[in-house]
Amino acid sequence: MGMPNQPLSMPFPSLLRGPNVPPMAQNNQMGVLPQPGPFGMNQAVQALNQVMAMQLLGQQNLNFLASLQSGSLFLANNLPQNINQVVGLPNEQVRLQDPTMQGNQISALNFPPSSHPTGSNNPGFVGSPHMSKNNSNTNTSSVKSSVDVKKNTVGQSGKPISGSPMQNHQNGKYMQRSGHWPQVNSVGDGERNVKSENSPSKNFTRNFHGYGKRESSHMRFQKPQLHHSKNANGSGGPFNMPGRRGGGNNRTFFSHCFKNPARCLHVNYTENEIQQWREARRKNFPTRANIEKKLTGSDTSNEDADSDAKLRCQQLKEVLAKQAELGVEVAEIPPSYFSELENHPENENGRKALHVTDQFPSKYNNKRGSHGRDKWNAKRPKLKNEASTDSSHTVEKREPTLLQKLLNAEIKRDKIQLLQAFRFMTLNSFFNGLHDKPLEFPEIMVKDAELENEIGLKKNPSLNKNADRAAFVQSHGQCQIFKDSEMMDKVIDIAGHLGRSTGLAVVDCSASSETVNILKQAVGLGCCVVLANKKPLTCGILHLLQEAYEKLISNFRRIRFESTVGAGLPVIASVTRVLASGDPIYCIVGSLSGTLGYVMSEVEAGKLFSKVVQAAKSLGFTEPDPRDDLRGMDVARKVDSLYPDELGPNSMSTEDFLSSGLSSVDRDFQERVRVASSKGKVLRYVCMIEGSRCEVGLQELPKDSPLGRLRGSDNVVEIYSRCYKDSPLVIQGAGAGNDTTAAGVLADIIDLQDLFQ
Ligand SMILES: NC(=O)C1=CN([C@@H]2O[C@H](COP(=O)(O)OP(=O)(O)OC[C@H]3O[C@@H](n4cnc5c(N)ncnc54)[C@H](OP(=O)(O)O)[C@@H]3O)[C@@H](O)[C@H]2O)C=CC1
Ligand SMILES: N[C@@H](CC=O)C(=O)O
Repeated sequence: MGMPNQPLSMPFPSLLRGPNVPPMAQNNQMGVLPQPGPFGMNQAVQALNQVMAMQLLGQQNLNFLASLQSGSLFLANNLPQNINQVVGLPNEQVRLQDPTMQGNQISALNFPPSSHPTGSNNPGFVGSPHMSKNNSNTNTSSVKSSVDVKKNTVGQSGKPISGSPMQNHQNGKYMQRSGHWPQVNSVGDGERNVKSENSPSKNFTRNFHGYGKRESSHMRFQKPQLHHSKNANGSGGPFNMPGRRGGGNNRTFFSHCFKNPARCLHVNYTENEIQQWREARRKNFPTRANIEKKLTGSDTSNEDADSDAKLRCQQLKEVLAKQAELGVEVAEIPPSYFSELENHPENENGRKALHVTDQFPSKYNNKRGSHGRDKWNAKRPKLKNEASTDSSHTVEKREPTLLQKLLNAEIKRDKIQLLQAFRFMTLNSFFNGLHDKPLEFPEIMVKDAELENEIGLKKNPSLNKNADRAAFVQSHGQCQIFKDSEMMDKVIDIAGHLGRSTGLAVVDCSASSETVNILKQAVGLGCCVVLANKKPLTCGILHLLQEAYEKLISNFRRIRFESTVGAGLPVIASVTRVLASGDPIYCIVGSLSGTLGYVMSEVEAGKLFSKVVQAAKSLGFTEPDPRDDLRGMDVARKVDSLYPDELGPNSMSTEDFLSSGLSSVDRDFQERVRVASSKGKVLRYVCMIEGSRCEVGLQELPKDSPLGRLRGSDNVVEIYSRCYKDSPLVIQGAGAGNDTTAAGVLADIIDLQDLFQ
């Protein structure tokens, strides 16, 4: 078992350097002491997915907070704070409260931390296979590399890589590239101004792929902005993941959460149920006697069988309902199976027969397409009591089950205690071990009328009138719920269990770099962090919030961010695995923006640029401010912008940009598409990483090239390494959208379980 945070001992030539081994590699060799048993939380809370409100890290803004908890599950719905969600990930149950969480995309291209090298002035950028006309395989995965990767050019970070050849699309031979890349000048804020006689404003396309010169008049606003990702100290490249240094994992409180993530649901049967099942089975078992009875028609058990069938039907429905309630995927049952009961709407319990497909969402019957939906619809299904013009988008608001009603008091109590335990842990930096100073106990904001009991409101005889009661609640708005020593002991006990056996993960699906301050605190407390939001990972590169960024990535082992690139596609995981195996990566080429991919293929089909961008926004592909996508900021910092500065964020709001600004770009864009098309080409927003260089821009590519064939929001990433030299490792698929992003985030949360085994 390797030590955590220990650099891999195998030599990693070129791109993988020093301790900056990405998280998967670290996980693989992580040594975490297994800890005893799961946290024994009240069964009711586990079984009923009770919502638990908690406030972690004060009044912070975060989208969800996942609690990775051994053997239990809890979810937060209505946090009083700005933490949008609390997700509980138990051993066997996983539930995303709102899987259509808002997410966009990511770019590892932004990734090198400030301590990483600058690959400026690299004139010899290795060409893409897509540059080649000859390279027109119809199968992306079988693309032959036209990149003649020279090992000695790889990883010469900070130095020009001279003469990296690329294939000449005219003759299929390798073509020497030279000196087309613009110069990168540092500016104060750490971003790079790209200036060159070969500036992309003049000829980005030629620089990139050796294609014909692009007339800048087609995009009069085109900025000379090839992006060179900033690497400050000249060592390493974009494949050097940050962090993985210091702070070996000496914590002993992690235990085996998620021992078996493959299992998703435990169903416990009562003795009675098992007995019933056995009897029914015995009765119907095809013994000789039973068969003869059936054949001779002397079987008098038809009526029994009917009622058994009904009973089983009913039981099945209950199981399905329970599954739906627990958030697990519900089995698809042919509707005809229930038709019998549907003909008899009232069964013996007086309950209405259920339409399976109406009641239980499953991947088969969930027809919620995202096309044409507005942002709100795209994010979550509507509740029935919300105004809706589309009844197909409604879901039932669940009534509490009988069990929930019966256990209501216990559930509430558990919620309160857990809430207090979490607050207590946060207040006392519990993850860092208790210190000598007296323990602090949190104050709880009372929002729930039933909690009044807890704080003595209902027991106070002097508070008869409503006004008095309101005044009491007001004055006790912050209520000390830790009233007695028994309660305090219990909270400390719970916190201890949580500390030893549980991981808490802060999940950031915002689109703000500001969250880095919160994330820093979270990892400081021993929590984990999962990011769909890429900005906290890029703010350091831009020398913004530098200190918080450094602190965040110094706990790299506890951070996951797969969805920041290609949404749910396993891009970072693949890169990580390739590097971890000692296979040096020479070059990555791809189209990494779902929005721009979608925009390009739609304008190609004759639609207006402005309309397509609006559609991409409503489909959930764009960043909250689509200008982040259009200026390439979502793919890398400082690149080929698709709109002029006058439409920038400092000049107008996102709403104005979408409603009026965008349309002023339509004509230029149409013209550009027309010009490309007249040459049998299409426009694609391409990114290329080699060594320490990251370059991003709009390219004219052959229609039948792998990138040219991309449609919709698909991303494609081709990884060229020593092992994947001629035929790259290709990852392709939807690179934006709520579902795929949510899946990526969830996979990251689950991946963190490795830390707790
Ligand atoms: N959509 C996608 O396909 C993918 C998205 N991502 C990333 O996921 C993130 C969210 O994108 P997306 O869901 O499309 O965007 P949305 O605009 O739909 O959601 C962003 C959410 O974050 C909240 N938010 C923004 N800033 C803050 C802040 N400072 N504090 C608290 N909450 C904040 C917003 O709240 P409010 O509405 O109140 O402002 C909003 O609810 C982005 O970082 C994006 O890059 C990653 C991969 C793919
Ligand atoms: N806006 C991104 C999706 C989220 O990161 C994209 O269009 O690819």
